[in-house]
Amino acid sequence: MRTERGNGGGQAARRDPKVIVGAAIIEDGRVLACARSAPPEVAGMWEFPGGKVEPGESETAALARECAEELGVRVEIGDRVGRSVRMAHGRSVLKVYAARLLHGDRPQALEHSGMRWLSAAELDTVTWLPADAPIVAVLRPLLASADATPEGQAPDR
Ligand SMILES: Nc1nc2c([nH]c(=O)n2[C@H]2C[C@H](O)[C@@H](COP(=O)(O)OP(=O)(O)OP(=O)(O)O)O2)c(=O)[nH]1
Repeated sequence: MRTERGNGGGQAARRDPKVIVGAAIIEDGRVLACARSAPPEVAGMWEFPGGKVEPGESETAALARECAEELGVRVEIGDRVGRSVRMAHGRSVLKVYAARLLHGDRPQALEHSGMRWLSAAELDTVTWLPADAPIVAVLRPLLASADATPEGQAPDR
């Protein structure tokens, strides 16, 4: 099929946009946001950890690789969050997936200049890369509902 899916078949169709994957790592009603350290035009802006899908790599494998490289963690990849966002005049597309940390791994900012766990109410306290805006909008109610669970609340005693 001549579609833009590129979800792991192994061959990048010539005209397909480059796929950038991002991980919305969620824990206790908060999502992990990371501050870019480069390039200068976007340094200090916030994003979901992730990066380019390499030729022949599935989107989920790319996310697992990027989370290991950037954060030193193992993750389980879940559902897509939001829609595919076209970037760079259509030459690339951003796809974000929900993810959760495995085996008690704790993220470290190995390539980013900062990291924050943001609740729904805190999502707007950082400046996201512009392409992330529609994803963040979809994430907000997801986090808000997760935050309302007993696990999302601080213990009382
Ligand atoms: N990882 C990530 N990249 C994003 C997001 N939003 C967004 O516009 N981008 C853009 C920034 C970059 O132009 C591009 C990702 O490229 P990158 O340089 O981080 O990819 P990479 O880790 O594979 O890096 P490299 O191979 O070029 O070193 O996508 C997001 O939420 N997460």
